[in-house]
Amino acid sequence: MSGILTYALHYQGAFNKNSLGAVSEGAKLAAELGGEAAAVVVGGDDLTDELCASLGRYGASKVYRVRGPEGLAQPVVDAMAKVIQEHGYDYALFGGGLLGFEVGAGLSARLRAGVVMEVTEVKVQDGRLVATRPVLQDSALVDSGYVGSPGIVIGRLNAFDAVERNGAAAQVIDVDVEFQPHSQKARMVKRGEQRGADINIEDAEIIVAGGRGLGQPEGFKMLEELAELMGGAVAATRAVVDAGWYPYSAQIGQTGKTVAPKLYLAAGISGAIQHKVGMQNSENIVAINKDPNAPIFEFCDLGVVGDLHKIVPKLIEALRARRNGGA
Ligand SMILES: Cc1cc2nc3c(=O)[nH]c(=O)nc-3n(C[C@H](O)[C@H](O)[C@H](O)COP(=O)(O)OP(=O)(O)OC[C@H]3O[C@@H](n4cnc5c(N)ncnc54)[C@H](O)[C@@H]3O)c2cc1C
Repeated sequence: MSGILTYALHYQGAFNKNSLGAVSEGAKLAAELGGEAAAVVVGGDDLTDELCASLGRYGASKVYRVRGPEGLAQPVVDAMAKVIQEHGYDYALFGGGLLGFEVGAGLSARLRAGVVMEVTEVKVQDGRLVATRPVLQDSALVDSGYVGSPGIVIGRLNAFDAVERNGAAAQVIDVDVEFQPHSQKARMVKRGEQRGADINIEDAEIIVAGGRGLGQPEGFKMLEELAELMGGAVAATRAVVDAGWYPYSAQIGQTGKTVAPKLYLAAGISGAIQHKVGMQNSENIVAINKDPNAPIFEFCDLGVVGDLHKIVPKLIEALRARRNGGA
C-alpha cells in the first residue's frame, strides 16, 4: 500500500496543533499520490476510540493505536518502524517541534531512510514527493527528492496548516509493539510545553518579550508581572530559550512563532534579523536596550536607551499605582 504515515502527538485528550497540521498535509499529499493517509498514536488509556477516530476530520483514513509511553521519541520510532515495515507506507511525515525532529531522525536511522528537515512545503512531482526547505539562514530554498522508500519529511514548526476536511471517522487499528530495550530507558518527568500555554501569544494584543539582557532566568518574573498588569503575554528570544530560561512555546522569530500584536515591548533584545522576522509586523514596537547601537533601535517605534532592571520595575510600579486608583 503506498501512502503517507504521520505521527500525532496528544496531551490531555487533544491532539497537538502541529500534529494536526501534519495529518492534514499528509492527507492532501496522499490524495495527490493516489495513496492512503494514516496516522500513528502512542499513549495510554486517554487514547480513546473517539479521540483516535477524530483524526478522520483531518483526512486520516486509518489510525494505528499503540499502547506505550506518550511524548517520548524512541517508542514512537519503534511503533512507526513496525507499521511502515508491515504496511509499506512510502513516506513518514512529521509536524515541526523537537519531538518530530527526534522521532524523524530516529526513524531515518532505523530504516536507513532519506530525511529532509525544516521543510516548509511539500509537492508531488512525477508521482514522488519533493520537499522544499530554506537554507543559508532562509536566504535560499532547496528542493530535495527521495531515492528509494520510505522517505521522511520533517516540517518546520507550524509549516503545515491543520485543515478540517469533513472526513469520515478514521478506522482505529490496535497494534502491539515490542519496544526495544533502549526505547524504555527514558521516562517523562515533566511536560514543559504546558508552561505559558495558558496565554496564546499568537493571539495576544500586547506582548512583553525578554532577551539575554535580562541577565538571568529570574528576569522573566519581572516581565510576567508587567505582562499581567498590561493584560498581555510573555515571549522570548531564541538565545534565552536555548539557555533554558523560558519555554520554546514562547519563542518569537525565524525558528519560533510569528506575531503581530498591537504592542510589542522588547526588553534586553538586540533585534537580530532572525528575531525581527517574527515580530516586525507588530503595530507598535517599543524597545528597552542599554546599547544605543543595538539593531532593534533601527526598526522600533519608540526606543528607550537604558538599563531594563531600572526601567521595568518603574513601569510595574506606575501600572500598579494606576490599577490601585493612583496616577
Ligand atoms: C538559523 C537561526 C535561526 C534563529 N532563529 C531565531 C529565532 O527564531 N528567534 C530569535 O530570537 N533568535 C533566533 N536566532 C538567534 C539570533 O540570531 C540571535 O542570536 C538572538 O535573537 C539574540 O537573542 P537576544 O536578543 O536575547 O540576545 P543578544 O543578542 O545577546 O542581545 C541581548 C541584548 O540585551 C541588551 N542588554 C544587556 N543588558 C541589558 C540591560 N541591563 N538593560 C537593557 N538591555 C540590556 C544588550 O545590549 C543586547 O542588545 C536564530 C539564529 C540562527 C542562526
